[in-house]
Amino acid sequence: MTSFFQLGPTAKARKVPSSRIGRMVSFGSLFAGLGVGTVAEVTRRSLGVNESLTDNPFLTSANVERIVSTMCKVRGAALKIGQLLSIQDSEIIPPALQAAFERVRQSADFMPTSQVEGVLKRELGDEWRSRFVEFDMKPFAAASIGQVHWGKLPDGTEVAVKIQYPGVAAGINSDIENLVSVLNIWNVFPPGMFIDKLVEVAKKELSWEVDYLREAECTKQFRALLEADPDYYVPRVIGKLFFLLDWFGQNTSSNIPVFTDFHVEDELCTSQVFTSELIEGFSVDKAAELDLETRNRICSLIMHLCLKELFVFRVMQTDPNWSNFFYNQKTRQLVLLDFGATRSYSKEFMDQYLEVIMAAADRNRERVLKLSQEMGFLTGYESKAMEEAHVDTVMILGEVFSESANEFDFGGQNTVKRVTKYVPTMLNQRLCPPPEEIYSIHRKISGVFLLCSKLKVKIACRPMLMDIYKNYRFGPV
Ligand SMILES: Nc1ncnc2c1ncn2[C@@H]1O[C@H](COP(=O)(O)OP(=O)(O)OP(=O)(O)O)[C@@H](O)[C@H]1O
Repeated sequence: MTSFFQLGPTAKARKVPSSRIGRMVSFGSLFAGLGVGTVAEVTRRSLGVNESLTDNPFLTSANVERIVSTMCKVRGAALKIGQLLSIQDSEIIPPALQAAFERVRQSADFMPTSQVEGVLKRELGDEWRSRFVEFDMKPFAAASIGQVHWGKLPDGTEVAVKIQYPGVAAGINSDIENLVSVLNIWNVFPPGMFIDKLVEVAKKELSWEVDYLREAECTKQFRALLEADPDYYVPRVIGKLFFLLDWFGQNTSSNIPVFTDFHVEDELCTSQVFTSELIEGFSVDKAAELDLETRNRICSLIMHLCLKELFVFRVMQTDPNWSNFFYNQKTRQLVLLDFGATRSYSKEFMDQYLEVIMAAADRNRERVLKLSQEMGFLTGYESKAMEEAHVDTVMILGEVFSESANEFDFGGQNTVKRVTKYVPTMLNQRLCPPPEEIYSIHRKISGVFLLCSKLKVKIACRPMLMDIYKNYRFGPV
């Protein structure tokens, strides 16, 4: 069990401020502290003394400390935003800020025993302890909005019990708004960051993610979808939930079950406690040292799954955080965790999206342009520069699936960085926002591409896409 211990050495037990006032005080002190820090830095610079981490006077080491410390204190949404941003490339986010978010991720403190006990009593009842033969009160991993404990059930099953920090669900919107306005004041995010859109999407997804019952259902759904495939493993959820809830809302035209109500029989999963079978393996970001064959296998499995989620299941786990993908070297399986940000896509949308990807894979610029207009990426009245930038970025994504790519060398390319080059043009000259679905899709795809390039893999992506395309049925189901 100790091999699972992943909390950073600096993590310490600290009570999470669960009240609204407590959370506002944390942000209030950050605002005040940052203001002072920035003025001091500007002064130091004008005097010719430069100790800053980047060209942005806001990002001094002292300010970064304040951001890290405040985000560790309110955790929850702030930490989640950091995670969503930290998946981006350093071209988009200043390295100093990236490092700050990474530190928040590493050093999330954990709840003291008394607070854990309180949440478990409230969620599982006074007798919660009797459900386990063993339970470790110290967490072995930090989650973005909770912490994860090891336990053993009476039947011997080892489990991971994710316990949500109190107050996170209620404070999520204000936490995000507070953090983003703090960072926006100093223009930390370059225009190409799409921070407003990212925030909008983050809020929606976080409202799903704080509901651990929803996560339990989505995990079960993925377990069922991948059950017959020996390459993947989804842990068993400990809780007999009924598949009846309409969490996916818009999923009317898909063949995925639509849930319309729910009922919980076994309370080891509640809206703030999520219990699943303990999995074995290591998170894929630790795979960089492994041999190329294993790295290729890991990335092929992730890429193939991503395509299947889009075009076969039309349900996708949209958080490409690398710690959500584990690899079990014994079974050679990709183990999947964290279905909190799962969402579905309509058949109609995917019919069109698949055509765009195919057109790009076939290097057909005219068709990419035409389909993009039909899908609402472009209005048809854009400047030539905007049209070109849009088509160029789609074509870059399509390269991975083109015939000439053969085995695409992710280590030798910098797909995400090349796309980023076009972002400012698109942002300045864009006449309409892209379809709402695109934010989660492109976040996931760029997360997968980024992982492939970090692991320097060479994989044949075209056959995966062609196989899906060959079996795809266009039109209503
Ligand atoms: N069933 C499990 N078996 C082993 N470890 C687990 C299990 N579930 C979660 N963990 C550990 O806890 C960590 C956080 O869990 P999870 O990803 O579900 O939380 P989260 O809040 O959704 O976090 P994030 O958004 O950071 O991915 C995982 O990266 C993993 O290390």
